[in-house]
Amino acid sequence: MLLELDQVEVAYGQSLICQGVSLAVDRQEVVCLLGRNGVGKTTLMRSLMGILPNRAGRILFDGQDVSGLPSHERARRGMAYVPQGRLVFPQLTVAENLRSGTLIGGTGGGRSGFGPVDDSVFGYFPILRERLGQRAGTLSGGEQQMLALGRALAAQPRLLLLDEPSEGIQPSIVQQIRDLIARIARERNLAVLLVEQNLKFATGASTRGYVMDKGRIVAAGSVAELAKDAVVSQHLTFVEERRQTA
Ligand SMILES: Nc1ncnc2c1ncn2[C@@H]1O[C@H](COP(=O)(O)OP(=O)(O)OP(=O)(O)O)[C@@H](O)[C@H]1O
Repeated sequence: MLLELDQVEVAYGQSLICQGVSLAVDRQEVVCLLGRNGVGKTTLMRSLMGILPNRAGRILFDGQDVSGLPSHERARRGMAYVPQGRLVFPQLTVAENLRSGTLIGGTGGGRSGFGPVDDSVFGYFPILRERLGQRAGTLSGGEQQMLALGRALAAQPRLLLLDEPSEGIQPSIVQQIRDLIARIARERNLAVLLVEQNLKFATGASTRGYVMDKGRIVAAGSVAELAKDAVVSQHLTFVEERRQTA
């Protein structure tokens, strides 16, 4: 396994959010983590990336416990994170945002500076090439998500942690992004841990998944099994349906 979580606990002060989470993502595998608002998915992602410490348990990346390592060291080892809400630098141009991705990755030579952006990023997101000189804050939600993905890829990671890439994006682009995630994972030998509330998006992009509720994993299996599972439907709000009826 490329990523293995063993009984991971994460807390904000006294408040224990992730309560013994164990899961695994194999090399080149796209795995989804499903769950309603507030069950602890983002908290878990932040702790995987070293933004929050895990209070107990182990986070193994490529067989080594990275729990004690700072975020930049996890990034250097090949972990990349696209946070919820994308968080591109709004005042910087598309080109500058993409170059910022190379600073932490192998392409920039570690901390010595920015590296060139690998042209293959534009093969997935041709719109970014057209918008290179434009400030990121002026892009649409879908374009910002593509930029956030492109920036993460610029670091040439082995594992991509994606937090709700479908959130706040118009349906036609959602489908495009879902297909791109699956394609990128396949073509670049990337492992992906995809956090989603949108079951349709998650099952379209991934092959296997977990369901989280109140800080614990309550179901696991192939996405086909999960999509049929009554437990899963209890634990998910069907964002897709809500969006369509809204
Ligand atoms: N900085 C914080 N300090 C204290 N509690 C927090 C903080 N951030 C989140 N929480 C709490 O932790 C719990 C889990 O939140 P988290 O954002 O991880 O959930 P989530 O499953 O990712 O939901 P969402 O999809 O809304 O992001 C919630 O009860 C939330 O109120």
